[in-house]
Amino acid sequence: MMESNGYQSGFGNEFASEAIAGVLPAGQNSPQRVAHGLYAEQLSGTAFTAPRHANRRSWLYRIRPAAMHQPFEPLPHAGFHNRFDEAPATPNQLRWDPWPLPSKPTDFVDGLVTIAGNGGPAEQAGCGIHLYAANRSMQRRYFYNADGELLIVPQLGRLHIATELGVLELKPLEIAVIPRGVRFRVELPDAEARGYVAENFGALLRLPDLGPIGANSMALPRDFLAPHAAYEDVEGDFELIAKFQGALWKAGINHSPLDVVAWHGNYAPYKYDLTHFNTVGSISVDHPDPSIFTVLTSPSDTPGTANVDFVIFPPRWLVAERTFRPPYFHRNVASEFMGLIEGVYDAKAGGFAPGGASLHNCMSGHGPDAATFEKASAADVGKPDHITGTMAFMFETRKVIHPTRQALEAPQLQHDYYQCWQGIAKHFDPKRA
Ligand SMILES: O=C(O)Cc1cc(O)ccc1O
Ligand SMILES: [Fe+2]
Repeated sequence: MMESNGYQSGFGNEFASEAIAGVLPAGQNSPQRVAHGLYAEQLSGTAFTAPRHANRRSWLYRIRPAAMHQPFEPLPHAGFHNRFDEAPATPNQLRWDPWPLPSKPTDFVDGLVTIAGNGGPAEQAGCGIHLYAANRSMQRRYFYNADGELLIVPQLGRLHIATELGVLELKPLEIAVIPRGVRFRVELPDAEARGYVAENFGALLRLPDLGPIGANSMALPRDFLAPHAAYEDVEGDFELIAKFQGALWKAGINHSPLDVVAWHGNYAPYKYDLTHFNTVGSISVDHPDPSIFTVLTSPSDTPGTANVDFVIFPPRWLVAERTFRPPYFHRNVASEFMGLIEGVYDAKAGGFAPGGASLHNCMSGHGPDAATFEKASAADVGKPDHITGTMAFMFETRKVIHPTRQALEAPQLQHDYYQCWQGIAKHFDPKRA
């Protein structure tokens, strides 16, 4: 397996990693006695009988089986849930200022707040859209999500994510995916951390097909990095938190569940550096549809119609001639939730700040604000334009995205967002060329 700075490289590869050499059994998965008195355990991320190309599972060789913990009991959490029916979904364009950083000690799980979503874990379709804002490491507690995989998009501060399968170090402009079921603890190397999370209830995220683009470009499989095995052999008084059917549960556990000494398989956490994205765009006329910026996609049962796409708007050259270069005015059958990691988004002159968010639901008209339209209409498109220092992204879903009550009632909601299009001038003149 190719190594890359302490990670194993490749998207969905059959990885193999040992923190102690010789633990992985040869020629079988479940020997009568595993080396060093470890337990063998399978973690299945797809149905046992999923077609081979889509089948994902890993074998874990661990100090104690995952079954060993006290009974779960409900753990109340006011902000993090999957109640997407609390408020009517709105056709209004919505935008939020950045979420505030916490003033009280708050870890990654405490600091999750659900902004919007669709579908749910019972349906096994749709996604939850959450923000996190934290100022301390998870202490003596571990978390797993039985409802879906978590796509984590840091906007501020680094995350040290210790998982059953090893450690992912993450910083803004990188993303991580923690598979459904994988137990982990988030530590904060910096004083504060903030970012976005998509909780995918549907088919596992995968690389999009490339079609006529060919065998390369967009996100390259070898840029996806999985951790090496790393284990904790620690006993004590710990808490295991599960997210199960939209709610949190907690159980006592007398040891660290991050006790996997070796593992092999293709179901593992991974990270990806968004600055590696090989952006493809127009070198003739007109702004292409943003599907060319898709990093990962969760397909639905309808070909070409994603459950959720993760799309980025990275730095790039704009060279298209005799054309309006920024994102066009449009209405979309899909629904678009956007966030901004850094810089300025090229469709908006102001109001969309790093750490903020916007939501444009099915068929709601949107596009450049008035200032952006006027500037781009008068721009010299005979020369290239370099878009730098920016990274916006979109969670685009086939189902309407329902904002939660707490998102609609938050002081961050910009009640005047619609105003950014009210200054659009009427230029129509039948006599004008
Ligand atoms: O609405 C948005 O800003 C996202 C978007 C960007 C783009 O370049 C084309 C279409 C689209 O929905
Ligand atoms: Fe859009």
